[in-house]
Amino acid sequence: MHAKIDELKKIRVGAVSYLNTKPLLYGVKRSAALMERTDLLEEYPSRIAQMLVDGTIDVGLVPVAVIPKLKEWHIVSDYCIGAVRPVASVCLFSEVPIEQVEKVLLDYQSRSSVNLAKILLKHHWKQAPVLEDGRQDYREHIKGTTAGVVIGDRALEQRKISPYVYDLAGEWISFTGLPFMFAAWVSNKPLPEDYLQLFNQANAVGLQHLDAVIAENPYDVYDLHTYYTQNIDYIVTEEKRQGLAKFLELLKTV
Ligand SMILES: C=C(O[C@@H]1C=C(C(=O)O)C=C[C@H]1O)C(=O)O
Repeated sequence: MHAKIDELKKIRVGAVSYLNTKPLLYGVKRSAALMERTDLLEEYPSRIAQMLVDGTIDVGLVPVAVIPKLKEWHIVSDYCIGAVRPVASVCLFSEVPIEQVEKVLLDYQSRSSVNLAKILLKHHWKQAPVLEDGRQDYREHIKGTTAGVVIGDRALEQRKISPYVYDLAGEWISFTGLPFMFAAWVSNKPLPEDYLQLFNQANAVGLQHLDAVIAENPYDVYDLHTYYTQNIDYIVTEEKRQGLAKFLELLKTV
C-alpha cells in the first residue's frame, strides 16, 4: 500500500455554528463516505474566516467579506447562506429610527454583515454614526441612540427586544435590486473533485428533509420552517454572484 500523503490527510472543513447552517450540515454529517475524509468543526463566522485565512482549515462556510484577504479562493459548492428577501437574522436593531442613531455597535461574530451595514449607512441611508466593534456583552448596550448589528440566532432573539428592526438583506435588495450572499463554501486551495462532488450532494440532503432538520433542532424563538424557506436562500445563483461582485466593489469604499 503506497497511498499518497494527500489521500490520507483529512480535509479540514469549518462551518458556521448557527441554526441557518443546520440544513447544509444535516447530510454532510450523515455521509459516511464524506465524514471518513473530513475533520469538521463548527464556529461563529468571523472565526471561520480567520481560520481560512490562516490555513488552519482547507474549506469553510466563510463570510464573503473575507474573500479579498485570501491569496487563493474557490467557491466550491452550489450552496450558500444567502437571501433574496428579508433574511430575519441579520439586522440593525435600535430603539430609535435610523436618522436618530448616533452610534452603531458591530457584531464581533460577523464579517459580511458588519461591512454590509457600513455600506448601507454610507450609500443607502447616508448616515454617519460612530461605528464601534462590539464586545461579548454588546447587545446589552443597544439602548437609546446606540444601535447594534446582530447576526445569527442572537438576532432572532433580538427581534423580540428592539422596537426598530432594519433587515440588512431587505435593505440591500431595495438599494441594489440584487440578492445577497452572506457566506459561501470557499476553499483556499484546489480540493479533490470527487470529494467536492460528494460534499455538494450532501449539502442538498437537509434541504430536502427540512422537517427532520427542524425536529433535530427544537427552537421556540422563531419559526424555523419560515426561516429555512422564506428567509435564508441556499442556492448559489448567477444573481447572487452579481450581488457578491457588487458587494466586493462597494467594500472598497468603506
Ligand atoms: C444570514 C446570516 O448569515 C451569516 C452572516 C455572516 C456575516 O455577517 O459574516 C456570516 C455567515 C452567515 O451565517 C446570519 O448569520 O444570520
